[in-house]
Amino acid sequence: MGLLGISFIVASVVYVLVRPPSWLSQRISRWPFLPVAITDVSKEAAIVDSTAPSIPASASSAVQASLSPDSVSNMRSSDLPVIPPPPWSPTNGQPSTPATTPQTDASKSASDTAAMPPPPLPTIIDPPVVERDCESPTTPKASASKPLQAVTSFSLSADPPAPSLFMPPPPKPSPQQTSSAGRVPTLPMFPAANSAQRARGPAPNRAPPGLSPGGGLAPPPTHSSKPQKPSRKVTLDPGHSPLDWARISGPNSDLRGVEPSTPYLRVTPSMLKKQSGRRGKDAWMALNGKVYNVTPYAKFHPGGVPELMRGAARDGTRLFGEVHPWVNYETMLSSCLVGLLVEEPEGGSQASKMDEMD
Ligand code: HEM
Repeated sequence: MGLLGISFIVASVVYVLVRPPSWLSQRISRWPFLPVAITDVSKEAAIVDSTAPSIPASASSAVQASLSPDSVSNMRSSDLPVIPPPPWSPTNGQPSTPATTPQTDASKSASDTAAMPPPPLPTIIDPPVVERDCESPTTPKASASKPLQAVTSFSLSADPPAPSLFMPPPPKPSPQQTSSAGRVPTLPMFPAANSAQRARGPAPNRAPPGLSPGGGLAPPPTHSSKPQKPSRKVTLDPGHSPLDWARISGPNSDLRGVEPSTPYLRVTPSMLKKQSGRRGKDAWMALNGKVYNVTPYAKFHPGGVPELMRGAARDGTRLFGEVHPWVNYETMLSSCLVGLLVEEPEGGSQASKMDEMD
């Protein structure tokens, strides 16, 4: 244990002597009994390279003594030595460290250069070319490779391009080909001229070519459309429009022309024949077995009163159907319904004949 303590003290002393702190070196430099003051620079030079020529201790101590704080404080600016900047100094023009003199600086540089030669320049080694087929445990790195085939280049110069390895350009068309290329290509006829489609003739719903400007796509003529006829509608008096008739012939109105208490009549043909609209009597019309009093509707009939009276005092079913079978007469004449058309009784016709004789 004691030996360890002694060795630690010896090591500390040796360290202080080898690397004395700045305050200690200054004090040591002022000691008169020390012939040689060890400076940091000389020490470092000695440590770096013992074979390098060392600076004389006396000169170093003289320089150090001349630059001690006390001596520096007593000196004037003219007394200070002029220190040129070193040629290799990166801070050219900047004041250098005042702890060195030109002699010590030059010697230090020489000793440093001798002690530590400049490191060798790094050599650039090309990365190994990774083969595609090799099985590497790591991810293969991409590497630049020379193209196997020449890459075509385009230039605007008039010089003809270099021959390429790719497909040669197509040959220039001959004058004959040029003249035929200008024509519009023709497609084969469809259907073929000798096909069964053409043998059957044009489609039945297509007009023959030339008759229809739309290319034969016009719809075929149909027989269900209403034939074009000149309109026979008349100008109705004011207040006699279809809407006016709808308003006055509502479900609660009674336009039969008989007593309201009268039930629906059984109208025989002889009875119907007497209701012609003349002699002060209403005009009755039989339509599909029902007898209507059409006198109230006459001035509302779009075809006019005379046209309507063509079916008065008779069965007008066929006539009505010939003119306008689409008209909903049952709804329009519901308030005008008198009764049902029935056949003549057996003795009724003879009685009526006797009445005529009277
Ligand atoms: C049976 C005797 C009748 C004859 C001869 C007759 C005749 C006509 C005629 C010629 C027209 C004009 C058609 C046109 O050119 O547009 C017409 C229109 C009309 N008739 Fe009659 N008519 C008769 C009975 C009736 C009856 C009983 C009603 C109804 C209750 C009626 C209701 C109409 C209507 C609503 C129109 C207008 C049709 C439309 O706008 O398309 N007709 N009629």
